[in-house]
Amino acid sequence: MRILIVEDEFEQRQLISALLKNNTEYDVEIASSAEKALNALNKHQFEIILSDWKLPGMNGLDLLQKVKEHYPNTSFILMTAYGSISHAVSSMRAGADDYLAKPFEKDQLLFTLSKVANARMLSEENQSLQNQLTARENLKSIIGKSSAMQKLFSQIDRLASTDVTVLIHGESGTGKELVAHTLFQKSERNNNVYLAVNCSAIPETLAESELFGAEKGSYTGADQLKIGKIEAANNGTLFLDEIAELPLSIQAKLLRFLQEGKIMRVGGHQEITVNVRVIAASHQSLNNLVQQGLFREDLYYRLNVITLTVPPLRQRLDDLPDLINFFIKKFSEKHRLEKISFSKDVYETLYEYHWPGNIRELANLVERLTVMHSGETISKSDLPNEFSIKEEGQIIELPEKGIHWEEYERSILEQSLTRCHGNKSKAAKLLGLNYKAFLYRLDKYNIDSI
Ligand SMILES: Nc1ncnc2c1ncn2[C@@H]1O[C@H](COP(=O)(O)OP(=O)(O)OP(=O)(O)O)[C@@H](O)[C@H]1O
Repeated sequence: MRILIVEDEFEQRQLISALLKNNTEYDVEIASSAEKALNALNKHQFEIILSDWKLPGMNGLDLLQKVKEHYPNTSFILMTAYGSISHAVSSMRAGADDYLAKPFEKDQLLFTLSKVANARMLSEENQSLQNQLTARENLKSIIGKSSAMQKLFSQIDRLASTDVTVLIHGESGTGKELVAHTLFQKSERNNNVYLAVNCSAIPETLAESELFGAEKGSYTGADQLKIGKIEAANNGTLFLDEIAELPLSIQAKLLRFLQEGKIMRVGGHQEITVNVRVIAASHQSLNNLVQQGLFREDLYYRLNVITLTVPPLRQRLDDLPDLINFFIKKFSEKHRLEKISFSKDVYETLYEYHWPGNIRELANLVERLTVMHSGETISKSDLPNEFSIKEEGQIIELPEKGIHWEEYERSILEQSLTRCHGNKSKAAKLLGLNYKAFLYRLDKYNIDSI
């Protein structure tokens, strides 16, 4: 266990290190001020900090607050002068794990350290059991009897024990984040941190400091050290959702981190070595973006070592009944309402629908219906407008929020094939296209057959 002793008085430092010297459990490092301690924390991970209250510059309580903010997993023991009980009280209130009144005997020091070390071990064990339970719960909640999902699950099983970078591709709402989390939970890193970052939600100007961190004073407003997401995920797993949205300038830095395992904070002068497994996801084709010069080719190849494809809901309609039952149960429990049920024609409508928003759209629909029609049997007229089947020949109305044309065209082509059980000439007729024009479009979207 790594221990950092923060003590400004030379003799005291020597004394404490001497007391711990013969104890092989502890690997001791020393800092003579809180500022130096923070520097050391930047470079290495410590399990326990043993700090004096009275220090030149920042005092022990200030250091404790910084540690709680930036290194919440590090335990903290404060040493106070005998009689300054108020210091001990305020340090415990600020989150210290224990305190030692000076002067103390060797036994007292060892006892306090082992108490804190044991508490850490218990909480780690607890966390690990908790993770296993959540893992089991979550695994149960990934629905997927369809052959497309079964194939995906066996790929996940094969990849889970490796540290390989994985790229998850799939339309919006198909469950990419759930797949990433399952990979994490099945991996050997499942006792460590899992951090998810949505790259499309970070403003371009902040992307670098969000991911790589920033030294204090490195830019206007950086009034304290900022630990980036990559560093915070050290020894764990980082999920980079919507990776295509990452600005090109940051893509170069990400590539360097993936290749060398090193990062540099904004305004920093020293590289920090990190050990992070990366899982990335995108609903857009990174290959297409590379062709358009919007995504770095080298980063694409680095990320694309293994690609998992999560199929859209319309290609795994076999899962629809299980998913519906799962969400009916989930939302009736969440809102403490009676379960709804669906009439036969509602099922038929849901089977024919093209599900542009995939599982998320289905979950939202079931939640809305549960809240509005608790305990009832849902009929077709209870479904929102987008589910009403258009009259023959009617022009489909463009929704207010617009559509993604290519996704729409692909979906129509796939639906026509599904409806005609894979018969291409019938499917072409259904869309009012000649056979050649239909084949041309299948080829354009790389659709083989259904
Ligand atoms: N197979 C599944 N079984 C049960 N729930 C699922 C399944 N797949 C997805 N969900 C649920 O659907 C919702 C959307 O899933 P998720 O956020 O993982 O999709 P996504 O592909 O990451 O979406 P986006 O591209 O928009 O980030 C979540 O609430 C998730 O729990």
